[in-house]
Amino acid sequence: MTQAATLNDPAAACADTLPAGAPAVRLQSVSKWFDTRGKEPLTVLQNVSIDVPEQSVVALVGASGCGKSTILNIMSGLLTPDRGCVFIHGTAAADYKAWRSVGYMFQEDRLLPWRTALDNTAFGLEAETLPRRERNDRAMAALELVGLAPFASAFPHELSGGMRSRVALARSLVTRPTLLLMDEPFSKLDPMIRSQMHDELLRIKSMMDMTIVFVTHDVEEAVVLADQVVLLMPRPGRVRSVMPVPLARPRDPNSQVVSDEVRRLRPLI
Ligand SMILES: Nc1ncnc2c1ncn2[C@@H]1O[C@H](COP(=O)(O)OP(=O)(O)OP(=O)(O)O)[C@@H](O)[C@H]1O
Repeated sequence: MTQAATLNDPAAACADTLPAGAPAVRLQSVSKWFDTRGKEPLTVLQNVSIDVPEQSVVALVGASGCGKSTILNIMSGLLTPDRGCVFIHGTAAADYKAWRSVGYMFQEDRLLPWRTALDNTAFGLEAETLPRRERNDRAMAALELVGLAPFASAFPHELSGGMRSRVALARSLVTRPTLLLMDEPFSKLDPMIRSQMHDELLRIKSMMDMTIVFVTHDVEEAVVLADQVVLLMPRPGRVRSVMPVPLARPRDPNSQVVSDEVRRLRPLI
């Protein structure tokens, strides 16, 4: 039994592994609070349980401050919960060894201005002991995947917002993740480029065995991309509902079915 995720609740214990057929991610009764310099701790998540099926695309939506990024940080191993259990591909997070198979695309692109697109992409591999040549080959393959190989030697200031976003995506794909976490990844892009990025992401997903969890405030983005929408209540974040998006793919954002689904979900979100 693993105790690491339950430090503040020693009576509770998490299983080491889940049975076969486990989801890509399971949060089980997860709570998280933050210290607030002497005041009452701030409870950000309360008893959150979420299953993310393997190979699915799941959208997290909810009011600002309800803990969506905190959930991604917990799923990525950057944070541990104060209560509850986390499983990645069926293994307790505390025992999970393959964190490099979890990609994380942050809200800001976080590109290093003094590095080329290729070197920014290769940054995702720096924790690994790979020969420089192989690192570069893999980074170039990731740039090819996002259609940016011709700009490999460009610096961030020489790239448009959409191109920078592609580099950030390439960097999060360079480790060939089986789980990709994305925090409002395309929110700063204009609608046309955002729509192109949606197509790219789904095209890439179809080529890789990958599960995607992303945060969005955009109902249309959730409808176009997601198999399931997890709606969170305002702080402390709790799951209000899990709504399937029952539309066939590909989903044309300009189609009637997508607009109907957006109209159906908008009042619920
Ligand atoms: N390290 C931290 N220390 C203290 N408080 C934190 C910390 N990280 C997050 N918080 C607080 O936790 C709450 C949830 O933050 P989080 O970023 O997860 O929300 P969110 O739903 O992603 O918000 P948004 O939609 O605005 O990005 C916020 O009130 C935030 O101020």
